[in-house]
Amino acid sequence: MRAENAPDPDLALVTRGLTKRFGEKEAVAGLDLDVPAGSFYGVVGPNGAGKTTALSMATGLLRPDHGRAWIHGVDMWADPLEAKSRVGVLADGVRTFDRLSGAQLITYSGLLHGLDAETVARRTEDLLRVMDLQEAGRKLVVDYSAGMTKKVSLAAAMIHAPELLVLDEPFEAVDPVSAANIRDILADYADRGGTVIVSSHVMDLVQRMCTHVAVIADGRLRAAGTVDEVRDGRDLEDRFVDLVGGRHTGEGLAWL
Ligand SMILES: Nc1ncnc2c1ncn2[C@@H]1O[C@H](COP(=O)(O)OP(=O)(O)OP(=O)(O)O)[C@@H](O)[C@H]1O
Repeated sequence: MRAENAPDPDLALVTRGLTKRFGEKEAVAGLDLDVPAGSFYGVVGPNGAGKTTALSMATGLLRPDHGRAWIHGVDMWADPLEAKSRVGVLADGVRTFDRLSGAQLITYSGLLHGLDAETVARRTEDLLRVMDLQEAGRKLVVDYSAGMTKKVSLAAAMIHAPELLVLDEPFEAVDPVSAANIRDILADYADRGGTVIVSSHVMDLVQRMCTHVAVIADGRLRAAGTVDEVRDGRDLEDRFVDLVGGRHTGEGLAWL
């Protein structure tokens, strides 16, 4: 269901004025984002910039104090079931049902999204294969390494073939071979019209992988656009440091 004043459904994610305060701390301060469908969109910012808080509000995991978010024109907070059916989320630091095996966790996610049992079984097998988790699929998630947990959570986020994937730090703790495989899967997904939003600290990866990037610091948008627009002819990492500041020029740890 699309409201009269909803944004263009060709935009995979739109946020307007997203704001969240934790006590004295304004974690996200009026964030406006426009993520075009089919883009590979990086969200970067220093530690504590508000990336996780912003993405949690945009995907319906955290209620904003102010502001709105639309997934393909569907208001996340007015029509959460419809909006959530269109998005797959890999949240950072959220506990998963780790007393299930990997295969059970992916299956659970598929059934929760209303897929039939046969489709769920087929897709679960495919996902375990591409994530190199075939053997581990029978083990309990509680016994997984951090990288394996990340991969199985990513698989659970993808099983309903959403139009948009929102992935908070998807490559953290993932080994380089698995990371390359995941990058291929995501690039292929974006080529076929899916939209990927990733938060990351790895500028090199964002520069190589993403078509668009938003730089967030202190809960505010510092720059957004295509990677080339934001880079402005320079290395993304240098540009990032310029935009967010924070390099220490004074004395270091003289006693060390
Ligand atoms: N549940 C919470 N309660 C209190 N403060 C919080 C909570 N969640 C986040 N914050 C604060 O909000 C700010 C933004 O945090 P957030 O996790 O969104 O940043 P981030 O950009 O994802 O950081 P990182 O790159 O380190 O993961 C931080 O100052 C953090 O301490």
